[in-house]
Amino acid sequence: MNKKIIVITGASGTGKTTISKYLQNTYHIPSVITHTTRLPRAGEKDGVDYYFETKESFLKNHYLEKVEYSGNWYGSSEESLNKTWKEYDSASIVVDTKGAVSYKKKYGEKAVVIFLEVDLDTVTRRLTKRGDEISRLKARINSEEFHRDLQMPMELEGKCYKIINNNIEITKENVNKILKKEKIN
Ligand SMILES: Nc1ncnc2c1ncn2[C@@H]1O[C@H](COP(=O)(O)OP(=O)(O)OP(=O)(O)O)[C@@H](O)[C@H]1O
Ligand SMILES: Nc1nc2c(ncn2[C@@H]2O[C@H](COP(=O)(O)O)[C@@H](O)[C@H]2O)c(=O)[nH]1
Repeated sequence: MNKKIIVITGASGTGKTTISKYLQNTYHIPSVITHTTRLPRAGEKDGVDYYFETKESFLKNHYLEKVEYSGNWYGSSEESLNKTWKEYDSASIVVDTKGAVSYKKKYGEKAVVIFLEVDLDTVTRRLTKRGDEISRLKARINSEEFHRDLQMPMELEGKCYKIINNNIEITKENVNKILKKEKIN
């Protein structure tokens, strides 16, 4: 079977979730829900945006990969992806760049990685406008992970698509082209 996982990566606020929702709404490509110990943002729902966990419950699950990002844990499981692949040929997942490297290593050609790039000032403005709690936002913007993810990791060079997400309509057109090239949908 020609199963694909579209791995959407890049720094916080570069538009990963926006693109995964576009894939869901336009192409009916579901997003694999991941687990986190961070608190829900306004409007986020357990089992829809994330499986929200305590530190104790997070540690009880089995993960394909897990990372610490700006003071919280995040992880994704092989079981969730396999469950989605039983029903659909393609799925998407939103992860940091460390997670994206793990998916590329594990799934090779099956993993279509899209790295979203936005400059620091623009991404800071977008996160502020999104309404993230100001002290958490400051900590995130100062975190090592956030700055690391502004650049494509060396391990993904030549192995992933890069989209500069300045204009959402142009970004969507670029996503359409990638899906066509990869024969997804
Ligand atoms: N091209 C764009 N132009 C302007 N605003 C955008 C664009 N793309 C996304 N946004 C907005 O930027 C904010 C951050 O986008 P989104 O939540 O999708 O980012 P993310 O990468 O998933 O962030 P995080 O990793 O923190 O969850 C949202 O308010 C979204 O509507
Ligand atoms: N490697 C993984 N990264 C993940 C996972 N789930 C989410 N993420 C990434 O974490 C940061 C922060 O997310 P936020 O929702 O608090 O803004 C962001 O880059 C996500 O893409 C995961 O399971 N593994």
